[in-house]
Amino acid sequence: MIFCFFSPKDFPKLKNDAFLRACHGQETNHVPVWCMRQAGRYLPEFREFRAGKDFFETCRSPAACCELTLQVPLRRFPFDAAIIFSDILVIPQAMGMDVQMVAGKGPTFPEPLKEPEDLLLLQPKVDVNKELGYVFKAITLTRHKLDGKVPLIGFTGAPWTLMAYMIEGGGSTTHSKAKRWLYRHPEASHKLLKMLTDVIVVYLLGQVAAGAQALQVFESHAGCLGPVEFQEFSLPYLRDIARKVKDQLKESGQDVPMIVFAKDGHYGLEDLSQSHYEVVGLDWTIDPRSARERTGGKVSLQGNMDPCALYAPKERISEIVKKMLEGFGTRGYIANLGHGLYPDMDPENVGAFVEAVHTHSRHLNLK
Ligand SMILES: O=C(O)CCc1c2[nH]c(c1CC(=O)O)Cc1[nH]c(c(CC(=O)O)c1CCC(=O)O)Cc1[nH]c(c(CC(=O)O)c1CCC(=O)O)Cc1[nH]c(c(CCC(=O)O)c1CC(=O)O)C2
Repeated sequence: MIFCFFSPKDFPKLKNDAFLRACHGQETNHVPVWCMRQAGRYLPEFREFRAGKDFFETCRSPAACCELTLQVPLRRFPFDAAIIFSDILVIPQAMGMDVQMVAGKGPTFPEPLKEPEDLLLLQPKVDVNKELGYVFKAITLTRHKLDGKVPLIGFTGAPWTLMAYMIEGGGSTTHSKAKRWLYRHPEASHKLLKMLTDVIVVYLLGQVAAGAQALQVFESHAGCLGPVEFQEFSLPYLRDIARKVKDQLKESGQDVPMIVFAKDGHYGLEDLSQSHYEVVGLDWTIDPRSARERTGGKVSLQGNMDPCALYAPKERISEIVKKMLEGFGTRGYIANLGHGLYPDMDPENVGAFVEAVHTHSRHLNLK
């Protein structure tokens, strides 16, 4: 098999370190940019490659993940980082749950968790290397194939977001089944969140050992929690993950920046900026200047153009980007959208977004 020839050693030298420098708040010539879901259905070559293949089968093929990850940064746009092609729902699968990607419906769990007793159905001790080794192989292969062009980001879902999927059994507008657990079964909720945290820590460390150069934690369902529930059921686990991953990495002398993205969690911005992450990712509901003020220069920021702004004409995209850059400033900043790209977006406008970030930030840096 193709990946057998690649080891997580002797990786090609990194040529563009703007993203990593920005994560650490260091100066860069231009503001680095990447997009959540940059390898995705908005690209005709992605749709062609994925046609007729099962989504999770694709995720389990290191060669396919490598191809999908590289299609974008290498061949289309001058993105400053690549993110490994995978999904947050590989963790519930590794814990023993069946998850299917149903066309037109999205992720579906045929047997979601219903009551606390169902926790007994989950694997009590997950062998992460065995269950998720395919992600590690994909990362190693992709890092080699990237040839040092840009850094490779690994990622995971955060405990609360994964818990919500495992109980809802799929997407939801209210998340009322999962929130019912928080109010009715707080102990079982903490038990599940702790189980997820333990797997996530080993999973992220495995991604770094395999070659990931930065890590993003997606708390995509922060928005359905209020500040009180966020403090109890999300934030402690986000902190735990960063602390444990960093402690382990420090022991082996490694420094890998971590990004926390709590979508719609603006009420938690101050806390998130003091949670051991180098970067806080923002959705588009936060004003750049107020995000800077509220995080007090403690972290780098990432985001946050409304993905729907990509429906605007290119000149308008350029204006929006310029304002966004002026608001955030060019230091300690990584440009991105406030959430992932939608399937009906025009790749040309994504190109215009990337170009606008590079051009305007170079000008602003000269001022
Ligand atoms: O309901 C939703 O909004 C998404 C649910 C959904 C997930 N995987 C999914 C789907 C179906 C779909 O996108 O249509 C299924 C999924 N995951 C992915 C794709 C590719 C695409 O969007 O076109 C797809 C579409 C399926 C297909 O190609 O057939 C890949 C994926 N998942 C993910 C990422 C990481 C990233 O966003 O950059 C990435 C991209 C990595 C890359 O660019 O290489 C992470 C992910 N998956 C998922 C979530 C939770 C989202 C939420 O619930 O708000 C999240 C985190 C997030 O986006 O906030 C779950």
